[in-house]
Amino acid sequence: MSERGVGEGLADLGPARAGELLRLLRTTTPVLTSGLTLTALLALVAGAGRIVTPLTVQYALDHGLLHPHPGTADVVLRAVGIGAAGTVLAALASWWLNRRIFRRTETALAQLRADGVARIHEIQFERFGRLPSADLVSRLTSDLDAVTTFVQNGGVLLLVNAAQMVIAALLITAYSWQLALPALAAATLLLVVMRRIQAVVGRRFTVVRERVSAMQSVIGEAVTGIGVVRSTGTERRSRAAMDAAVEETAAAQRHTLVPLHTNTALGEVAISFITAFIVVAGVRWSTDHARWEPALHLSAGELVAMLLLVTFFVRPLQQLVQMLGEVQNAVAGWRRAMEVLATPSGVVAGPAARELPPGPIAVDLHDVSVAYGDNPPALRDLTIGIDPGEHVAVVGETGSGKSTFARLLTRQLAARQGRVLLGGVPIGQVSDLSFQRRVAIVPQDPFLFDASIADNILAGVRGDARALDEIVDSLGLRAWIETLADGLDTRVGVRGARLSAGERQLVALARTALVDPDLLVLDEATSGVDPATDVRVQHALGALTVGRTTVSIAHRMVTAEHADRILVFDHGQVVQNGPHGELVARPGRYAELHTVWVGHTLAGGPVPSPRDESAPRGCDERRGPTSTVRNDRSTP
Ligand SMILES: Nc1ncnc2c1ncn2[C@@H]1O[C@H](COP(=O)(O)OP(=O)(O)OP(=O)(O)O)[C@@H](O)[C@H]1O
Repeated sequence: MSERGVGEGLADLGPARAGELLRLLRTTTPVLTSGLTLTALLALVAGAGRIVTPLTVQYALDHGLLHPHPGTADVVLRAVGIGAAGTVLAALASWWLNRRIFRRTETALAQLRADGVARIHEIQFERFGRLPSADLVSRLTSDLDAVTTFVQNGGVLLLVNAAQMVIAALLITAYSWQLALPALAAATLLLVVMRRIQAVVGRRFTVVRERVSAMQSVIGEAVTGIGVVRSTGTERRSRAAMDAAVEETAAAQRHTLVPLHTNTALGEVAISFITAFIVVAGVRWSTDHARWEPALHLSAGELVAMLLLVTFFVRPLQQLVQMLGEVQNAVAGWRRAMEVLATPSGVVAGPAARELPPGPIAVDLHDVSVAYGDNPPALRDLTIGIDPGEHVAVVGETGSGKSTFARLLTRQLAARQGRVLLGGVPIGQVSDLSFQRRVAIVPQDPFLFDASIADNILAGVRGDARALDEIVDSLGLRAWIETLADGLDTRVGVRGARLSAGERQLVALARTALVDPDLLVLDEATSGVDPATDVRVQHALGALTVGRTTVSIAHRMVTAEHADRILVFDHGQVVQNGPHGELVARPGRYAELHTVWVGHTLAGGPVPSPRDESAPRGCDERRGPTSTVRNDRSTP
């Protein structure tokens, strides 16, 4: 198993050998591989039961019908009885096998889907950020559907037919090795060639599955982005992207046709040869033959049985040839789902994992740099200390690294260089459980489940109705809740679409309050908050920050003013560090931002960037941190 490039993030099972894939199959879906002996036995019985018919025909012909005698009726009756019993046995075994494999496959697929979702939740945030979510969804839905389709369309029969083919080959050999040899040689040659073609088909179906996933992604974007598409009049662009994705998928499907048709053509040639050879040579060598030809001493019954056995041998071969596409499609789908499970879990647990110390959490960064992929660092050489219980606001213009800093503290990104300590513990060593309970982020636009407000607040914690009421009251949300038709039972819609951005933040704040974290990272909403909701958000925020270390990504002056200390970010570095009163009185980036903010508040317009031409210019825009500003709490 290998890792794909930086852009991919998932394990790559493309180059994995069959042995490794089988081991994965055994460990991830034991239900599929357990009880293989019974499965094989059922396949054998089903295959053998069918093959009884040619044998009974031979018996009836040789011992009765072709040489009539007083016991002929009994012979025929016996043959019919055995033949019927074999057929019924084959039908029963086949039914049992079908049911068994179908149920097991569905159980295995359900397990794969559940484990896949669980693994997605465990994948490191950083790795996860590189994965298109539509691709992950299709790996656990349509890709695995290809396996169901294969099983429904006769995948099980393939197993019975394989057993039937082997038994038929053995019987043909037993009747006449001279006839069996060329026929088996042709079948073997076909299987060898098919194996080669199968590798090509497999690769091409992997591309098909990738294209299908990309197409779903484009369609998903066109549907979820309908508001933007309509308001910006970009329907044509959206449709062009969709047309391109559909065409690429169709092209990938077409690409599989050449090897598939080659395979079918070769299969037909080989199968026709085997059938014709056994029929013609069998009849000729048993009756009238040239001197150089082998003389077969087959009875009339044996000859008829041979001719019937040929059909039992070539029919499964034919099915195998025809099903190559579906087999490969199913394998490609299964492999893509397995890649999710084969991706390492990012969960920190076990004896090496450490707990955060009790109480508000101190944050210490030493020489930390962070980068996205191969891009230049988004944060550079940061050395910052935040005391337990301190409220620090982070300000800076767009792209200065504020959100990256928030992601770093909440383990959504890892440092490329330097050390990040929470409560003195290296952040990477903090157990997931401790992290979930003690560190929380309230993002700008929080994700809400399509459920009630109460369910959303209680998500992830075992809180009861009393705790919920306490939280609502302590954050001052009661008056707002009472304005809603169904109060706490009001459904919020998909991703909270029925609430305003500010209201979504209120729900997220209540959810976070219930978790009761000791390090709180708040990414303030930049827009969409009406004045009344804003007052509620500010009130709830004020209540929430008490007694915890808080880092607020501040987009508004008022948030920065309320903090104990302000970190001013510029080009991924902290260029100023101190309380509001001190920084605003000093020329520098913060004073610039403040002037712009105040101007905006008075004008009531959108906040211009300090880099705008209209913005006041108090210092060199491109300059890095000045020598007088150290990113250290000891020197604000
Ligand atoms: N997922 C990402 N992949 C690559 N580069 C990114 C990613 N996210 C942010 N960046 C880059 O990192 C730098 C810092 O971005 P960041 O989002 O931290 O800035 P910010 O100060 O939070 O901006 P804003 O105020 O607009 O939210 C920018 O140059 C940005 O383009």
